[in-house]
Amino acid sequence: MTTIVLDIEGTTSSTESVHVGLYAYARPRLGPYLEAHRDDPEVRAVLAEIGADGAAEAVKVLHGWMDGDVKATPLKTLQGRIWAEGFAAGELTAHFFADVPPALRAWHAAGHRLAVFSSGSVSSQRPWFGHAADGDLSVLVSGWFDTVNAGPKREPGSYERIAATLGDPSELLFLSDVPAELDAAAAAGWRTTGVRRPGEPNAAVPFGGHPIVTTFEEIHP
Ligand SMILES: CSCCC(=O)C(=O)COP(=O)(O)O
Ligand SMILES: [Mg+2]
Repeated sequence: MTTIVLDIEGTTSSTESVHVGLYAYARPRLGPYLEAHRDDPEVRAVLAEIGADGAAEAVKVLHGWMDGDVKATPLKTLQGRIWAEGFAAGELTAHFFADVPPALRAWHAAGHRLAVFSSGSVSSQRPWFGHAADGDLSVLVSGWFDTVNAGPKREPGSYERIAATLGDPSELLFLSDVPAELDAAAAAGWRTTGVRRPGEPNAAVPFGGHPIVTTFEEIHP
């Protein structure tokens, strides 16, 4: 049995769906959200982590991170909370490449375990998988990891922490569109496969010695 650990943006789902769909939804809501939740301990902690002087300055920092697609944990925490509300209100939909839902269902049915490791917070991962166009994929997933509970995606230590939960690293297969993430997973003893999807930002980058696929149909765990 293999545990297949999934990156989201560029791997299960298009970068456009995250940036145009989710980022555009969060952007105008960050300021009002900070104002409305100014007494919430997690929001206060996020503001302290950003180190900005007040909500307006924090929003400038957050928008700058979004412009550069910086996967900063305070941003991901706030985005995740806003997106979770958007999904609950029926205002957001998730995108998965067409090959993904059938592959996840087949792997799960064959007895493989599925987990997610994304820079997007767990609070956004769950509704994203829960709102696939053809049904709830979250029921197939038994492990959810982000930069808070595992750590940065380009550091081997994060994959070691995940393996401490999921088990033998040689039975963990990480799928990602980012070579540096695959390098970190391999350094922690994981199996890896690079996902090079035509039209995605990393479609032409070198993947070093990692096996490469263009769709999940080519993966046989
Ligand atoms: C639905 S999860 C939100 C996606 C996101 O915010 C993100 O940064 C995805 O990055 P990934 O690590 O999955 O490439
Ligand atoms: Mg990615």
